[in-house]
Amino acid sequence: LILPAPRRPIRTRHHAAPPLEFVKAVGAHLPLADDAQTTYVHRDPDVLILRNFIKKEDCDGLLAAGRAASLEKSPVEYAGWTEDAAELLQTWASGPAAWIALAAVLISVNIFGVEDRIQLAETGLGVYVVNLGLAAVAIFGFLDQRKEKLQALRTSKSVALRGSTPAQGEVACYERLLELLPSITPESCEALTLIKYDPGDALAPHYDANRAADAEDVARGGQTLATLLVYLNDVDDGGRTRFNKLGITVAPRKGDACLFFPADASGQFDERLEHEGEAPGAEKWIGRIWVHARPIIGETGCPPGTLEALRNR
Ligand SMILES: O=C(O)CCC(=O)C(=O)O
Ligand SMILES: [Fe+2]
Repeated sequence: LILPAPRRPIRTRHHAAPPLEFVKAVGAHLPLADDAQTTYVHRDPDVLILRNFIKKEDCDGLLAAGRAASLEKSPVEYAGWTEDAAELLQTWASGPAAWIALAAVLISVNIFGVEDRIQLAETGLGVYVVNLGLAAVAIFGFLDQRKEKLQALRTSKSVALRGSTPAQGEVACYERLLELLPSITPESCEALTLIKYDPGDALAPHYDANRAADAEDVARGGQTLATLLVYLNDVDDGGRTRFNKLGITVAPRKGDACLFFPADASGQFDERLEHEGEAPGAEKWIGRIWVHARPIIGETGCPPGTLEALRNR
């Protein structure tokens, strides 16, 4: 997945602009200086901590917006359900369904003495089709149950900022992100989502990318190529973002951000980026922006007022 060229001149505040060949794809390694502002906690795949990503007063602005909003239980998407459904149906179609149809034909011949080939073919086909239909109903019921179970993996509450006027700190998050990744456009960024963990709330290990993004995430702009987590308050006890397969954790520090790439530059799901939000001992707030492969056509995108503010800056 090669992203469109930057629409606006590259402007930088804290970091030198990476050379163009590095920014053609968002998942390419960012040749950013590993300095006091930017720490690579892991390279290939890259996971970065961006110190003082936004100002403390911008964190407070976002916290105020979160406290004023009505938060709802964070949604959990069942990524890859189309692949699971196709796989289960295929297994059933090529195995049990075929054997049951064959058994029906054999019973017709041996027990009911049917000899007419057309009648036997009709029996076999009929049993096969009905069987497959019933299996499809059962499979979708099973997937529905699985989806409900997935929701139990996340106990945080959240709200996506979709107001016509940006909240204080909202534009700053996008601005900083666009400076770091000049190859992305704000149109391919999701609305900034504020997430609150009460003590004990957690988010179980998961992936932000989707193996079946082309089928399931069309309205969301396709594959999730980058995740930005902005920590809005200091959490001294727990609440870390943990990357189990990479063996690293990032502790929430007010104003810092964590940036990583759930899929590679070609849009391939990268299972090494599995991560979780550990339960904090005290309240934890983050702001999250997901960057997608293409402009978002659904409602989940960066809201018009914020896009306007970004264009006019
Ligand atoms: O809260 C965290 O540290 C992780 C959040 C996260 O992974 C997500 O919202 O997808
Ligand atoms: Fe995540």
